[in-house]
Amino acid sequence: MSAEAVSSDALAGAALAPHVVADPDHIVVRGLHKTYPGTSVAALSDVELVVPRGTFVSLIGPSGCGKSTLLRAVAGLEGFDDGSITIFGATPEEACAAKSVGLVPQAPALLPWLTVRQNVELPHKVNRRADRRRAERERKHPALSAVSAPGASSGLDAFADVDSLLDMVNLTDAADKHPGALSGGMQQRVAIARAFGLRPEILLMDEPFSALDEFTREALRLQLLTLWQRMRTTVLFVTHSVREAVTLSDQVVVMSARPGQVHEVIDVDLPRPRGADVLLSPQLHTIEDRVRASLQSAWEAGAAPVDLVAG
Ligand SMILES: Nc1ncnc2c1ncn2[C@@H]1O[C@H](COP(=O)(O)OP(=O)(O)OP(=O)(O)O)[C@@H](O)[C@H]1O
Repeated sequence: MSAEAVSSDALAGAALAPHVVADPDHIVVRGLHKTYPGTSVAALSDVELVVPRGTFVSLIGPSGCGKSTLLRAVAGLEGFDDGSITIFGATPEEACAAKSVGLVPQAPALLPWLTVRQNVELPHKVNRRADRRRAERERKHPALSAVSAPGASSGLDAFADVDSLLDMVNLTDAADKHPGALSGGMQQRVAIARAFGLRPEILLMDEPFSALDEFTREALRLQLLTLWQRMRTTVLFVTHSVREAVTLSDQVVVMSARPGQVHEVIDVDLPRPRGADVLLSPQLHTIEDRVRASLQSAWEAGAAPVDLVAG
């Protein structure tokens, strides 16, 4: 999957089902079911989730509980069998078509022949060309304007310009280097700067730090916090790290497996910005313990061995 805003011209079938109420301020997932062909157990079953605009929400749970499937469904990249998803009142397909959805996958997927600066700038250049087509689509489908981020696509504002973005992720000195000359952590920072620079309305991050060592992860968490604090993009973040989920999030969604379901939603009631005082506070450790306990009961709930692939 690409790190750029998900692009799709697929508007076919974008109309909401009559029973779905468009909510302009939330991502709303209702009764989502998904069973992959050839499997006997649902990857997602009756998943309910409400994500308020401008919040940072982490999905955590045992391997195979459907975190990536849910993320891809929200991105409009994965179909589902039943239920509904609305993104600030629009369908995932509409949000994709409006380039309102950004994705940061595990691997940074940079273009090796471009410099760091050119990699971060590239989507803006591409989007400038797409803007005319997008304006035309929005005229035909007014619901799309409701999910377009202010300053989305080519509209760089005061702090979303490339220099500021590179500065926020500490890459100013590497701006003219090529990806091959960067460490894994630096490459992921380029991918994150590029994704935020597009000013998507929502950013979906699928274990973006999983390939990195703990020291680098810690540093990237702090940089992501700084970036998010300024951008306030709505983020759905998949992780296996309790520390990461609690440090970054307003809410941690604990999922259970077999079938994939939301087990518990835990509020992270910690002040922002999250400086050292917050990150070392006993309150943070208390919330981490709550998440760990919830993960344990989620694991026990889905622990029964089941053959996932029929036949
Ligand atoms: N393309 C596919 N075909 C068949 N089954 C699939 C497919 N993709 C995922 N699954 C199954 O769906 C379930 C959910 O997978 P998913 O990747 O969403 O889980 P996850 O929570 O993201 O896992 P992990 O933490 O290991 O990345 C798993 O049982 C997985 O085996």
